[in-house]
Amino acid sequence: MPAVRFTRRFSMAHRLIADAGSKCAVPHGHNEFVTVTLEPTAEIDFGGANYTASFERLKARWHGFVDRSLDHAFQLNRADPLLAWFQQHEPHRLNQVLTVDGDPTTEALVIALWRKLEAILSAEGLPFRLAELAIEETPTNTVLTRGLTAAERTWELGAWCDRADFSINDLLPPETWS
Ligand SMILES: Nc1nc2c(c(=O)[nH]1)N=C([C@H](O)[C@H](O)COP(=O)(O)OP(=O)(O)OP(=O)(O)O)CN2
Repeated sequence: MPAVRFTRRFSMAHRLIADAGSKCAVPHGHNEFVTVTLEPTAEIDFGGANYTASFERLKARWHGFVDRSLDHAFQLNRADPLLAWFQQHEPHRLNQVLTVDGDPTTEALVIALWRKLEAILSAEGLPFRLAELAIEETPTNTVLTRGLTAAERTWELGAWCDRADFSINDLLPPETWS
């Protein structure tokens, strides 16, 4: 069955602190692209609309999440001391701080976004399965996956990534998630 593929652009900043000597330990940003490939699990409406779901319906919540939550978010290791700085001095910006267990590498984000999009597909009742998710971090670096291992699925990366809402961390109360 024909698959569909969507790309969305977002800007982000992060820093990687596990290797203290890395140039990436200093906050820096990228303009990234996230591309997802969705395969229908139901036939198209032959002779009618001739699709399983419209592009608009398929993209609405996912691209809403990318635009509202991912774009211009600062991605941090949840053990990063910069997080305490934001909590103390600029708590009103915590909705723009994405946190993960360990460093916010592109690999971690690919796994987190796979889980988020699966949650969205399920919550929206969309008859599609996620076949591939790729993040182009820079014009020369792309990370992608075509599925998650059991360890990647159960990794306590952040409860936010298994919810079909707009949250990107587990620091804020439920009333801010939608
Ligand atoms: N496995 C990973 N390694 C690195 C990641 C990552 O997400 N996963 N991220 C970074 C940094 O974000 C860094 O900004 C990108 O590093 P680099 O490849 O050096 O980027 P360049 O644009 O300079 O790449 P060139 O192709 O050499 O121009 C580091 N490592």
